[in-house]
This record gives sequence, structure tokens and C-alpha cells, in this order.
Amino acid sequence: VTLDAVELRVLHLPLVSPFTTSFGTETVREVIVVTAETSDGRGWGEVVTSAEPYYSSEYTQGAWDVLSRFLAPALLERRSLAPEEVACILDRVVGHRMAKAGLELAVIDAALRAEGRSFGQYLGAEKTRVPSGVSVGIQSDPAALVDTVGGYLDDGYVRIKIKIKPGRDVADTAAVREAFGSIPLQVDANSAYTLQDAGTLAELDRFDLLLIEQPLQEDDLVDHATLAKRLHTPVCLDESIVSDKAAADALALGSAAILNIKAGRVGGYLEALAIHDRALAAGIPVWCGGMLETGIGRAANAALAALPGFTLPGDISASARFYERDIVTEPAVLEDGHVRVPTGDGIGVEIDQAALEAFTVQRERIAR
Ligand SMILES: O=C(O)CCC(=O)N[C@@H](C(=O)O)c1ccccc1
Repeated sequence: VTLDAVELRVLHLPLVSPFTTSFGTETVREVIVVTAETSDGRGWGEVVTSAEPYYSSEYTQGAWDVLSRFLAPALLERRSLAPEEVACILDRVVGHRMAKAGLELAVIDAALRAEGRSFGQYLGAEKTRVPSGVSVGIQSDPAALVDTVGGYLDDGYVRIKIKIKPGRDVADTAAVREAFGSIPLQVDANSAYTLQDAGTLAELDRFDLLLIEQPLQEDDLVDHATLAKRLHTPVCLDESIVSDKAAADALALGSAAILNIKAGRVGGYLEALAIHDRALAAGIPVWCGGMLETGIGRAANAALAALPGFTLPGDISASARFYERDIVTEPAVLEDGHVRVPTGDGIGVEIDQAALEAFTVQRERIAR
């Protein structure tokens, strides 16, 4: 494609309910939508940063700055480029993986729409729908957690993930097990523990969990391997897996038995595909993580989750789990516990321009 301009928009999307994790509470999702304007038409991508750098070092205004001053200009300098070249062209910039991922998806989407090819077909998707897991934030107390989980089970979600942190872990997990029996259940600590908490984490072994996600810090690959030897519950990594190289190191060290793959966290869907292929070859199950995506990222994630190595339900919930109004004309819906893989050209969703305008709080167009 020949890239003529890149448009950046910061959106503020109100969440239907506060979302609390071990690093804080979000009530409004601040996200960047990237539009690639090419000679063959437009494509869309999404930067999955939060307003604050609490999940990782990236945050929305930082992503905005690096996209505006470095990443978009680097692509615009090229007369024409193939989507597969984007990561390499942006490699000069260190880090800023979520920003890079959003820009890469917009270019891929534009190229595929022009070719009349779906993102699922491009990645090698093998399913037409994917099982939908739901991520449940930390609630006011275990009883409230049970109520919230009950609601999502009634909606049909096939897997429950609850957030935990020190003091809100064993009792909460016990309450969910007590109320709902042997439903597929996993916990996500978002790095809230240290090796000293191994005893507490070992208490979770009695709940027959699918996995415990990211108990320690992002750069604790060796400590996660040490912890894994003391737990029966499989350790899954999220924040630590920032690239295919990090995935290789984590598997070599025994830091993780399962991987959560998020295209934004690793720098793009092509890097995510490489990690999928590596895990598949190693017999390591993977699942698709979520970053409260709008319909743009949600559609792309559904295609990614349809690859053969994604054998565990991902955090691909219905759009309505987070948003009253999405920015695509066909928000993801839950049908019999599954979300459809879009079959249209590119990521297979159309932008609801009115909604996009309504939620836009900042906009910039960077032309060649
Ligand atoms: O279903 C979703 O989109 C949210 C899944 C989820 O829990 N995301 C968590 C995470 O740690 O994975 C998150 C929330 C906010 C910001 C970053 C990450």
C-alpha cells in the first residue's frame, strides 16, 4: 500500500461498570483509534494503552506522542510498504509496542480491505466462532463477586477469570467455587505478589484452577520458574510476554506452562502469530487476552483466537460487557457462549462514524 496519512484519535468510552484490578479502577476507557489512509482506501487499528502506566510502561498520552512524532512519520517516509514490513520499519523506536501494534493493524486492515481478504484468512484462522471467557474485576466483597459471576454465567460465558490481590484471593476463590462448583475458573494477579507469597498462592491449589495468571512482576522470569515448582496450578504469563523472544525465554526457563497472547502487548498481530506458532510447536496452550478493546480490537482478537493453538477460552467477551455503545456498527455479541469471527474484508467490522465522533476527545492527522 501507499500510505498517504495517519489519523490518530483519543476516545473516552464510559464503562458500564467500574473495572478494578490489582493496579487500580477504570470507569472510562481512554483508547487511541488509528486510521491508515492509503491509495487503496482506509484501515483501522487500536492502541490498547490505558490512561495510566500501571499495567505496563505504556500509557495513552505517551503512545500519542510516540505515534505522532516518531512512528507515523517513519511509515509516511516510505513511498509504499507491505504490512509485513511495518514492524521492521518501526524497529528503530525502542519499545512502545502497543502504539506500534495499533499502527500495524491499521495498515494490515487497509491492505486486506483493498485485497478483499479477511483478517482471519490472513492469519490462518480455523474456526468461525471462538469460546468466550469473561474477566471479572475485584468486587467489594466475596458475596458481591459471587453475584457478579452468577450474572456472567447466566449470560453464557464459558470461562470465568477473577482478579485477585493480597487479601482478596483465597476467600474470593473459595466463594466462587462454593457457589458454582467446578466451572472453568482461573485467577489473574496482575503482578500483585512476590515469591514470599508462595504459601498463600499454594492455598489456591485446592480450587482446581485452570491457571494462575502473572502472579509476579513483568521481569520476574526466573522467579516465576521458581514459584511454578511450588504450585500445582499451572502458571500463565501475561505482562512478562512482551515479544516472541520473551516467550522463547519464558518457555526455556519453565516460567510458564500457559501463555496469554495479546497482540497490543507484544507489538502487533504478526508478533502474536509468531508466539502462537512457537507455543503450538512446543505443545504449550495459549489463549487470547483482552485489553477492554473496542469493536476494532475485539474483531481482530476473535480472528487471532481462531488459530489452532488457542485451545483455552480467551478474554473475548461481548462488547456490552464493557460498553453501552461501541464504535463499530456490529459490536461483538455472545451467542451460546461464543463470539463470531468476522468474515468481512480486513478486520471485518465497519466504523460507526457518529459514535467515533461522539467519543473523540483528541484528534490529529499526520500526512506525508
Ligand atoms: O476482557 C477484557 O478485555 C479485559 C480482560 C482483562 O482482565 N484485562 C486486564 C488484564 O490484566 O488482562 C487489563 C485490564 C486493564 C488494563 C490492562 C489489562
